Amino acid sequence: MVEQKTIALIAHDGKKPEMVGFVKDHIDVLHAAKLIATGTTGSYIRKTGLEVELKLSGPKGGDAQIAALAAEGKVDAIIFFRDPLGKHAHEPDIQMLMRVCDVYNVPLATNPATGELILKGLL
Ligand SMILES: O=C(CO)COP(=O)(O)O
Repeated sequence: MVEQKTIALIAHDGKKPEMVGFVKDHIDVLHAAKLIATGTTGSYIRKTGLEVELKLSGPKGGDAQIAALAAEGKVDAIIFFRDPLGKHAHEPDIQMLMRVCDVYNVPLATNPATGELILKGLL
C-alpha cells in the first residue's frame, strides 16, 4: 500500500482566495493526501468539502505547530501562500517555519506555481 502523504496548507489573509482557488483546482489529488492547515486557512478549505485537520490560527501559534511537525518528520510538504505585501505580528514564527523546512529538507511552496509542482511530484 502506498503511504498517504501529509500536506500542510497555510495562507495569509491576502492570499486566502488564491489558496481556495488552488485547492479547488487540485481537489482530486488533494483528496489522496492527509491535509493539515492553520486555523483560518483550514476553515476556508473545509468549505470545499475536503477533510482537513485544523491547527491553531497562524498568529496564535499555528505556524509554530506546523513547524514542529515538520521538524519531527510528520509533514511531507508545506504549501504556504505568504502575502509579500503584508506585515505580520508573528513574523518570527513565519521565518521559523521556513527555516525548519530548510533544516529538514521539507518541500516548501510559497506560490501556486511551485505548489503545483510539489503536488505533481508527491501525489
Ligand atoms: O497567519 C498565517 C500564516 O502565517 C495563517 O494563519 P490562519 O490560517 O489562521 O489565518
